Amino acid sequence: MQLEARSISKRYGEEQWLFRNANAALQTGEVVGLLGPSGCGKSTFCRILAGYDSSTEGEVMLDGERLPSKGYRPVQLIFQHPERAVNPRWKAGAIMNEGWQPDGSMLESLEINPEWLNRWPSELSGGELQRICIARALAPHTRFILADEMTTMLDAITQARIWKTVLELAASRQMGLMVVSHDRHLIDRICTRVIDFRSLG
Ligand SMILES: Nc1ncnc2c1ncn2[C@@H]1O[C@H](COP(=O)(O)OP(=O)(O)OP(=O)(O)O)[C@@H](O)[C@H]1O
Repeated sequence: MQLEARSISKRYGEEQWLFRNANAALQTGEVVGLLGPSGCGKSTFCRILAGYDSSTEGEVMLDGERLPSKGYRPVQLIFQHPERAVNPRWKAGAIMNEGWQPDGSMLESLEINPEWLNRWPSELSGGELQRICIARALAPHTRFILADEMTTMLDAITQARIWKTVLELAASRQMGLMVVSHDRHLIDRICTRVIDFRSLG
């Protein structure tokens, strides 16, 4: 399966173009790093690829078709601010189980304490809530994960464990992964290909 950005351009309102004619293709089974300076538009590009934001020009195609507008999203975005990605009126368990029910071993490998599931998002730390969001995104129908500074808020040891779990699952299910990070060391260690965002246009 292929996720493709076809000549994507974005401009907010009447401001200058943020980027123009960005072309990129990500295959299932690939782990691709996306690098670029702060503010160049990487998060915006990911939101468009996942269907959370619209492009000003161009199209996102999943195996040649438009992204589905209803139902579970096959392209899941995990970004650095989990508190902005959840409904504050839902408890963590309801948030995590929105699309599927991760089993006990998945919770263990993501280091999720089952006690957290009965708490409100405001009663969890940023790193705890982020792991709930990661579990939510790993549903069996997910084909691509866009990880936008996904583990920035976790300590180094937890970060390494979470990446191990996500990478193993991505490999076993042949998901495609796009990793956005300023951590060049992380990108070099886990990615099979690296894209400089500024070279996409
Ligand atoms: N809703 C919005 N309205 C207007 N401008 C926006 C909006 N969202 C983002 N921007 C601007 O678009 C630019 C790109 O933001 P974006 O978050 O995509 O960059 P980024 O490359 O991911 O940055 P970073 O590496 O710092 O996370 C920034 O200058 C930001 O201020």
